Amino acid sequence: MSILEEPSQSSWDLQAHRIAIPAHAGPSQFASTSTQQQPADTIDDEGGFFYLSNFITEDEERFLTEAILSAPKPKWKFLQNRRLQEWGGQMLTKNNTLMPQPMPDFFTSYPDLISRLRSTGAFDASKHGEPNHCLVNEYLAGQGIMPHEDGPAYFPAVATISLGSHTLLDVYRYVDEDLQKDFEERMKEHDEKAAKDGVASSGEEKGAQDSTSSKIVPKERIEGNVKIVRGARAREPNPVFSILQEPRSLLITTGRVYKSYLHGIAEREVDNAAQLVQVANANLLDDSQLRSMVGKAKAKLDAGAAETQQNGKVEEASLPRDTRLSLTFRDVEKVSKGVAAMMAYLQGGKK
Ligand SMILES: O=C(O)CCC(=O)C(=O)O
Ligand SMILES: [Fe+2]
Repeated sequence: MSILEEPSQSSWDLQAHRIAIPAHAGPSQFASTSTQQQPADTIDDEGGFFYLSNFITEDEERFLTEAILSAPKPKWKFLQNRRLQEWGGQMLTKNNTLMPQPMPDFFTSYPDLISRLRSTGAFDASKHGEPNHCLVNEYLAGQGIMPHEDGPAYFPAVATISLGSHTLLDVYRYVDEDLQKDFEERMKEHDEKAAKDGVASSGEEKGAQDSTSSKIVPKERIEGNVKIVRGARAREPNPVFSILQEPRSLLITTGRVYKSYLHGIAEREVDNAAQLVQVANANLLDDSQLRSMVGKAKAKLDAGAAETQQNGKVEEASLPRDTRLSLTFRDVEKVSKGVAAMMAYLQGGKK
């Protein structure tokens, strides 16, 4: 049944790999608008999260890891808390355009990841019908990525292959629409009043003023434990669910859910029961030990905290993270065909 047994499989039944979004975690109606460059109705597909374990073999995992780690040093970009590589070309964030370069053999030939990804059908409706860009992130144990939404440069389909270690991708929702609207409303009143009084609205108002007792509305404000920032949509503080990604697995996110949620990876070295109860894809995991660990964590939660405390000793699940490489494939819609792209192409490898 798996791709390992049928590598020439020409299409996938993605629906069989759909992650059921927990009932309490439905997408907020307040989906992305501020960052949207295309009208929401061009994405007619509700989409979803799809989890495919063992998308690649252990040999392929080793081969890819070796190929990535032996890339020339300048290929790495160092961020504050992780490093990354870009393949398929460089993204110009200013105009969301890809300066293309050919994909490396280790994505097109062995393993033939691009055609395998094409065969999932996730990119059928995208401009090029397959991914043309891959971001490789390396996370050491304890490293992560802040909750975020991927930008508008990409067709709403993301395919991430994990190498080396499991991780939990935490999924967050935006805050309630009314809360944000109320805040924006008061911001507007504040601006109008400031303009009338001839006081320039400065960026120095950041702070913890109590907006109900002060006439000055700060640029950001805490509601409960939700931080609302002017001009940005606020998110709920805790993930609504998490997706456990095993090594060699593929996670696909498509359609409207791509824009309805944020995602991030907490900076944790070990995942324990408190986090594992949040896992929404336990039924799709390959590793039976992992499945049972998640199952036990959930059963414990169902049994109630009081009962578990009675036992005195709580048997804690503990799943240490190791170094993980993630390969995030996307289709960048705008690809430069100009002289600059040619230069980037010619200089490929010398960056
Ligand atoms: O490493 C991952 O699995 C997620 C990466 C990610 O969210 C991103 O690069 O936008
Ligand atoms: Fe992302």
